[in-house]
Amino acid sequence: MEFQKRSFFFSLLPVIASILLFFLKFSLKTAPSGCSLLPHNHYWISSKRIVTQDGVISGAVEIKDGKVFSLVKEEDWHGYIRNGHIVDFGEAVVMPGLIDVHAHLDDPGRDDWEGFPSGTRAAAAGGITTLIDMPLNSEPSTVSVETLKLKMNAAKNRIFVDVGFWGGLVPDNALNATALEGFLRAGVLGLKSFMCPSGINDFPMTNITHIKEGLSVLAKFKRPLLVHAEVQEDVVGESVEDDKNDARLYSTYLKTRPPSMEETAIRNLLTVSENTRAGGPSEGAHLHIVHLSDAQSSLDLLKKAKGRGDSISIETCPHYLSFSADEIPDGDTRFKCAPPIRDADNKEKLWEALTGGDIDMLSSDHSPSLPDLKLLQEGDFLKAWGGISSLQYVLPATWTSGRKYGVTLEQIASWWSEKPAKLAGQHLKGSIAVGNYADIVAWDPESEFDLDENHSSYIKHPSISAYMGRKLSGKVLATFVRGNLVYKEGEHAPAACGSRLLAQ
Ligand SMILES: NC(=O)N[C@H]1NC(=O)NC1=O
Ligand SMILES: [Zn+2]
Ligand SMILES: [Zn+2]
Repeated sequence: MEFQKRSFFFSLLPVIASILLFFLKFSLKTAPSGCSLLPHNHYWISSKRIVTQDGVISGAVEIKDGKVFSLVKEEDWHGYIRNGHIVDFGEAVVMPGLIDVHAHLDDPGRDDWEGFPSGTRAAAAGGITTLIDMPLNSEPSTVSVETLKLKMNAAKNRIFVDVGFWGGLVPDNALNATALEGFLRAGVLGLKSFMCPSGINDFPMTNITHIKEGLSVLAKFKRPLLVHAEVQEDVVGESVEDDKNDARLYSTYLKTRPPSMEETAIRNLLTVSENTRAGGPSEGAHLHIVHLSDAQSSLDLLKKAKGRGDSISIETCPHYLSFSADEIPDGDTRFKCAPPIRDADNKEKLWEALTGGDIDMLSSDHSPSLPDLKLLQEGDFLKAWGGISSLQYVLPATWTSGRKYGVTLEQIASWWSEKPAKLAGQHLKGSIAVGNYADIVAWDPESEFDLDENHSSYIKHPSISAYMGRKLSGKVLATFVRGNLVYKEGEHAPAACGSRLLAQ
């Protein structure tokens, strides 16, 4: 009897095993690790419009173990893909994920302004797969090995896309080569400094001697110095501030930061940027001008310096390309930033410089604050926090204005991925190419949407964004970071599996 029972049990074993196996397989397929909304490690992304370094192709990208394994043109891929999993985006554009080299996520210390979780969720929803966090607006600022450790800890298991860190070049460390070298060895991707007050107490401005010394240390590491290039010149700001009635006018604010502030800063910078030329004392270092607004004298000077061989690159931001001073409503401090948004003619010139290749790349300069600091009730342009909130919207913002200028998909990929990857030293990012990380955005350039309170925004304070209330074209459908589907049509992967990027 006992024997019979046992043999009956053993005869059932294969059945039990196969049922268990079925459930195991099923649960593996339906419950991903949490890093990805897709339960595959090896799959294909197909589309009629894949932006590659050899132009836009129709075909498929093979993804394996988080990297691009192959690129197959449509005419070849039917025979090539037998029974793999295919994510088909049809006519939508498949492009390298955006790399935002200029974002303030304010974490640790001011995560009520933004924070790593909200900022990187917003990035994922906006097609940004990597962002490089600015050293200021967090508390403390990232200016030393110790403060970099605080950043690393704050980002641990809290980021949905990859995040790297710029370090601050400030008077405290600028003339201390040992401190700077230690900081760079700890992994900051480069340094950032201000030539005017930054608005943040523990991030004082640098003078040209600090910058020169910083460049000489950076040269050894072949990393860039990013500079906020504005200097305060005279008393214009103060005299305007006395006129309380005018503080609600954008033109009043504009007078406090004329193009000459950028021009003078750039003139000063060019006295030391010549050191970065081949054969110069700081060869290997690189000077990157952040958020250029003045498309006239400042740009002309930079063009000349580039022409004579200085290692210089220039970024501007979608807000300088989307808005002009004359259309900013009285009291609407959502538009306050530094340098300021200038007139319509300047905007045209910025587009010309960007499409002509004189401006190298784009960044968000996402610089939010608590909504109260924007003083939206008073509408005081002189006292409100300066900074545009835009992180999630930069791709549609660039496309919405850019399409009027005949911008191509390849240009978007160059400005938002390829050039930024180079600046940040990310050699396996910036293009959909075999061996690179599978950092990819799929988006529909033809799809329009109203950016209003019904739109799913993930930045912490959407109400202070200058883009709120606009109609934009270019809807992000899906975002992949290292092969993980981190965002798809309103849904994020449950786990925060972004990597913290340290320079080696
Ligand atoms: N501190 C800070 O983020 N400042 C930024 N805001 C802005 O409008 N320009 C900047 O440099
Ligand atoms: Zn700045
Ligand atoms: Zn900034």
